Amino acid sequence: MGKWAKYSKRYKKEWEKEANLKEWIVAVEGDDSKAACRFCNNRLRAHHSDLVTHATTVKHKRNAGQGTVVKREAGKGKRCGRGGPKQEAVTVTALLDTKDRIESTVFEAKICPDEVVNPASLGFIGSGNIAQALLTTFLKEGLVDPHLIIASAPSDSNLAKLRTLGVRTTHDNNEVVRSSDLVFVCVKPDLLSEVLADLLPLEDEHSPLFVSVVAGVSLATLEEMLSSVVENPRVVRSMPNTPSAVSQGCCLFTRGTHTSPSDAEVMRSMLGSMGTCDEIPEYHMDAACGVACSGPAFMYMAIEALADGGVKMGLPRQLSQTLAAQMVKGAATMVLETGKHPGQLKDEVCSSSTATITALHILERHAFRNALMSAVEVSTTKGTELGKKV
Ligand SMILES: NC(=O)C1=CN([C@@H]2O[C@H](COP(=O)(O)OP(=O)(O)OC[C@H]3O[C@@H](n4cnc5c(N)ncnc54)[C@H](OP(=O)(O)O)[C@@H]3O)[C@@H](O)[C@H]2O)C=CC1
Ligand SMILES: O=C(O)[C@@H]1CCC=N1
Repeated sequence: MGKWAKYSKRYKKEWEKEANLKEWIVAVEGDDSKAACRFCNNRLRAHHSDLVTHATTVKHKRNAGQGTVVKREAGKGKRCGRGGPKQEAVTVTALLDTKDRIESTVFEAKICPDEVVNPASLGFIGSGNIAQALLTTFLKEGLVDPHLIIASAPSDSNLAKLRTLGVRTTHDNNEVVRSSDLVFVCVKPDLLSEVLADLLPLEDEHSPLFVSVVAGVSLATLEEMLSSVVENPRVVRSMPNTPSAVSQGCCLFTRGTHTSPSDAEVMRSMLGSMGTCDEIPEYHMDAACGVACSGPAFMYMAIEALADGGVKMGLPRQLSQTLAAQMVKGAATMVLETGKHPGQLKDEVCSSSTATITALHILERHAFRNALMSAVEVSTTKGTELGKKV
């Protein structure tokens, strides 16, 4: 008998009398495999243990004290609508690019918040840099309690850190998949096929949402590999970046054939908590990764070099590094908040000073822009290449 078989799988009327459930639990008409939470405006599996756990989450407790419906837009970094049983459509937007247009078009879809089944439990296969960036933000944002997260890796080098956060850890990837509603796959591309091939078929209709962050690997490949684990696997391919750890990330995702708009909303709810989050067509994923996911490394290198320049010219190291980092943050904020073209902003710096334009001439001589463009190009093609090898 599988792990899930021991749980009751049908809604029970008597739960409405239990002290920790009665305030919020609602039956879902026509679907007794689910229970709804009137405070969080979401649906949960009608598993008694999930419901008891849900009542202990930071999110539920916060919503229980709040009781208002919040309208939100995707990409604003906040969670989905919640509150009383009142149903209100939430407008979600996604960037959709067509190949023959230069500018992206924003399309809108209406979905009801009560269609969203929020994950009760999260799993991570692979617990390195990106898993930790995601996980620490989910905890910081109170999206899920640490004891509802399970993470795996072969060694203890990363898992030991996660245990200090209260996260459960294991060396068994199957345990992660069996115990989670949402499974982040965070291993290197060259290990992916081996890791997924070792997953056992799931029992008792347990069908988690799989979210791969593995660079380059297509939805079609992921769906094929996971079809031995569960029929019609729900798969999302996603590209977060490490600034997600400080809620300044930009995350992109694209959905597989068996996912629903609710899955997209769960993605926005989870990944949007870490910065911006947009759904894009799959054919843009590798290039988006080249800019947004590799990009932080380019910028760290730039900050390091700028700080070195300051030190060379006599500044103390710490002052020089702080100035360089704050300046990059400020320049990025100018681009985002003024809407001006970066070239115009650059001209505004050069207009009053002969120093900057002289320095720009040096950057041009050393093919600064060419170097960055080529870096994005090679990161994109390398990602595509790695994905094809899987
Ligand atoms: N870093 C980034 O900025 C981004 C990374 N990505 C993608 O995320 C993925 C992971 O990258 P990153 O976090 O940087 O890599 P890391 O090397 O930091 O982490 C890899 C993790 O995978 C674990 N691992 C190795 N073998 C297995 C296995 N058989 N089963 C389960 N776990 C295993 C490692 O275990 P152990 O702890 O024992 O070493 C480690 O925890 C890559 O596919 C990358 O493309 C995507 C976007 C951004
Ligand atoms: O280089 C890597 O493998 C990952 C993908 C994007 C950022 N880091």
